[in-house]
Amino acid sequence: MAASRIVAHPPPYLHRQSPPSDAAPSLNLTLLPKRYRNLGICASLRGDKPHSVELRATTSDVVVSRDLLSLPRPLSSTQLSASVSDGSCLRVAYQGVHGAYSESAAQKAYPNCEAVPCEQFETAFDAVERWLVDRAVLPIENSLGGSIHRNYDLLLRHSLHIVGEVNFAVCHCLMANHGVKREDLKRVLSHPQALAQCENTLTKFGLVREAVDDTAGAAKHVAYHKLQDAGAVASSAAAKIYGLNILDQDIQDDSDNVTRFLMLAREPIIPGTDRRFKTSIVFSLEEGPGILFKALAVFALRQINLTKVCCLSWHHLYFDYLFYVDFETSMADQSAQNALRHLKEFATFLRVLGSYPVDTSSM
Ligand SMILES: O=C(O)C(=O)C[C@]1(C(=O)O)C=C[C@@H](O)C=C1
Repeated sequence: MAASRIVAHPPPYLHRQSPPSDAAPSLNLTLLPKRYRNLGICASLRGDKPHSVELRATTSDVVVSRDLLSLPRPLSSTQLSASVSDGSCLRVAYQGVHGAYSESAAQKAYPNCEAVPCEQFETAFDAVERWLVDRAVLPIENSLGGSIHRNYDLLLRHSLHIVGEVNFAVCHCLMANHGVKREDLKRVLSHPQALAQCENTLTKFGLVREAVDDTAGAAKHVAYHKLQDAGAVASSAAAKIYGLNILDQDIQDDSDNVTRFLMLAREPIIPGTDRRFKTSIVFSLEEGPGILFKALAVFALRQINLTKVCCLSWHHLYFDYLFYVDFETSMADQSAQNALRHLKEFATFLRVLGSYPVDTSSM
């Protein structure tokens, strides 16, 4: 397939510079649905976010309106649950270009969503915070590579909430332009996590590794520049999109290569007890003998199962270490609330990152 296909239809790509400035927004009434214009809306702006736009119709306006039937109808709970479960109304930001694993994870979480590619994770977070999109997808750990520390930092630096998780089976392919054989390759491009997941295979092939922003971006680069000495490690979907030939399939060092992605939103979801929920928290502790033992005991005492404990250093004036813990209990459960109240007695900092349904789907 010709590389020109890529140029002809570039995906809409969010750049870090693209979100609007913080300057006070102006409201263009012609953009409002016609029914509002008929009523002669008084619009006032509070703050800089679309949700704080206040719309008021004066009583006299309403009396003269002959178009009451076209007033907005309240959403029914059926409509709400439909759009949430299939994601048809959602715009989901991911880091990378069309064909990245993060895009597939977004589509697994919200099957009919509009996935929006972003240059960097920061851009994806900004896009949610500035109401350009509804969700961001973040890879957080991999069964071969472990925790992605940089992305844990992002969770802390921003105030988005975890509203879901997705476990995604990652199957890497080695790909190159048509006519290029594996013996012709000297180097291979991919995301650092993907290169690490294929470490043994790539060493065996004697290929020099070059890190780029995402796996699909690597495939796109190889295709666009018609490289003859370089291949890419990416998904079979990326090979198809960018017209590359798959030289080897399933080249990850372990066939069970699973990446866990988090779905992030501006607002938390209301935790339930109707299905399995997980809660993610981050906290710091004062120094002292047995203090971590004491912290983890608040969960053990209440039979709360921990699914993850991760300790990262944090260069801050007051404390050096942060503990990220996932436990398999909903925040709607009294035992979880009691455990966190107990933890707060001696934690120097505690934040609930989100309480969300466990991904129980098969991969
Ligand atoms: O580069 C991509 O395609 C991504 O979606 C990123 C990413 C990651 O950051 O871990 C996602 C899944 C794989 O583990 C490899 C790369």
